[in-house]
Amino acid sequence: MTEIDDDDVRLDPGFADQFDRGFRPPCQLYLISPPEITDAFGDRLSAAIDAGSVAAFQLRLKGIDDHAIARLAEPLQKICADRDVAFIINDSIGLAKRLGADGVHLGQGDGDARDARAQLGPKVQIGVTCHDSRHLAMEAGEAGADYVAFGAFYPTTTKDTEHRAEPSILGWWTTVFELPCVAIGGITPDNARPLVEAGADFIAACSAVWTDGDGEAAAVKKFAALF
Ligand SMILES: Cc1ncc(COP(=O)(O)OP(=O)(O)O)c(N)n1
Ligand SMILES: Cc1nc(C(=O)O)sc1CCOP(=O)(O)O
Ligand SMILES: [Mg+2]
Repeated sequence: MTEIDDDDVRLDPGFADQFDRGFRPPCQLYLISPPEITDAFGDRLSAAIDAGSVAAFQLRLKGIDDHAIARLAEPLQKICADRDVAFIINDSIGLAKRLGADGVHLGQGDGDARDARAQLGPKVQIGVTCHDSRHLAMEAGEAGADYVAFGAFYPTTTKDTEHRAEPSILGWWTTVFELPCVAIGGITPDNARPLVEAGADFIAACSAVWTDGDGEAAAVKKFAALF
């Protein structure tokens, strides 16, 4: 695809012909795992999911090898399957395939959505980080992604972020395309409302859930009250 200026986006991507917002299900929560977990994390994940409105859980662990991630993943994958929550692996198409995960989340340096589709087949969900770029999001849609992720919307200590997104990108995306969008980055129950109102299909949250002083179930309920 030819590089285009993000301020001069042409609304002719070819993969979507929807030009009205149409029906979209209510916003739901997309949980991101804490950066480090132990075997005891399963109880916390169960409690968070059982609090309601959780559509997906992403296992996002950095600095440990795939074998260690696979060992930690197994019970968490079962918890998600038992509750009909999508189990998403971050970064690695190969690990998602090995585990039979419901999906893989790819950053801009993590591989290509077309390659992921070829390797994982039609049923596996493929998400792509698009930062604050309409261009990247349209490219991801053309490449067959199942969702696009915009962020970071707010400052976060979970990850060093170089891009800042505005709620208007969610409004633009959901007005033009049917493909679901995820909002991520520093999102808490106290600052999520503009993102929900702008049209986010999913709110992705890590620290706001796992470090809430009232516990993860209470945090999930606070988010769910906004949906
Ligand atoms: C839902 C969701 N959106 C964005 C990201 C960020 O992915 P990436 O840019 O690859 O950065 P890392 O998470 O790998 O540090 C994500 N993981 N999930
Ligand atoms: C993993 C990740 N990706 C981001 C992006 O902007 O692409 S922000 C982020 C961190 C999300 O964690 P928290 O909810 O604690 O801010
Ligand atoms: Mg990544």
